[in-house]
Amino acid sequence: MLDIRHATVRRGRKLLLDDVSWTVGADERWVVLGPNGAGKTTLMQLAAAQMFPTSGSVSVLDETLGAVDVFELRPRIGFCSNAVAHSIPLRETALNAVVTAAYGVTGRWREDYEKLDERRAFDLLNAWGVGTVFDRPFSTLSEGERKRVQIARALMTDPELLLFDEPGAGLDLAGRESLVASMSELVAWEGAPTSVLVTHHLEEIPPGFTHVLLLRDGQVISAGEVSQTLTSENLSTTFDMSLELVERNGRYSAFMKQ
Ligand SMILES: Nc1ncnc2c1ncn2[C@@H]1O[C@H](COP(=O)(O)OP(=O)(O)OP(=O)(O)O)[C@@H](O)[C@H]1O
Repeated sequence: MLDIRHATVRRGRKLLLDDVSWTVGADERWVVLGPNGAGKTTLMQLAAAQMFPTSGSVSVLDETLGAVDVFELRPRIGFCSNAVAHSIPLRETALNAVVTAAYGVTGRWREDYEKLDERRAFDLLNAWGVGTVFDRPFSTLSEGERKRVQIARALMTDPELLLFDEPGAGLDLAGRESLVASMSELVAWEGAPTSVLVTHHLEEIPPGFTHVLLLRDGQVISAGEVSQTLTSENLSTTFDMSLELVERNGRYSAFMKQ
């Protein structure tokens, strides 16, 4: 689903990603963990075909960036990120924030949407518990409601690859727990798209995610199955602090070693 080889992203003198190689298989659900500025969002922009690497190669859904029309590729990728949310016009309704994904845009203009598209958008809002706010401007929604609308939007085109960039950011405890449960349910479904979740917080890893990529300073510290990769030692290296990993019923947390 994703095959990144020796990818480097450079802006001026800053190296945002430094020789990153990463392969994601169809049945895998990945968590990307790393401190602020590690390069997680940059990596998601490559995976979402929103950015090209400075060097190296990126293949998404068997298409190589640079050799494919990204406008045809992007609808096959569900991308839930702050950047997408910020581009939704202030007065656009929650329903339109979702339905416009069918056209790869964020604001409704003169496109003619099929009733079927609107029905699907409405059903997705309902499925994610925000059906009642369908006619409210996106900008007036609470952070938790916005996150759920964004996920509904990411699912609108029935994508083959789903990318969530910090969907739990800004949520209160109950909001986070309920989002984690919903995401766990989503990836447990047999026909679920391949999913990648970016987070800073181990508590936000939904049960059912199978692999972890740890990123620091634009470099991969470790990548592989959760059971082998998510360790106190790897976390300590990634976050540059002596950390102890705690696991309970498929959920994770970490604390500074006393
Ligand atoms: N256009 C740019 N020019 C220079 N530096 C940039 C540019 N875009 C991003 N950066 C820097 O690249 C680094 C990686 O950014 P990125 O947003 O990918 O990190 P992140 O891991 O998602 O961080 P966070 O967890 O804080 O969201 C950061 O230090 C950021 O300041």
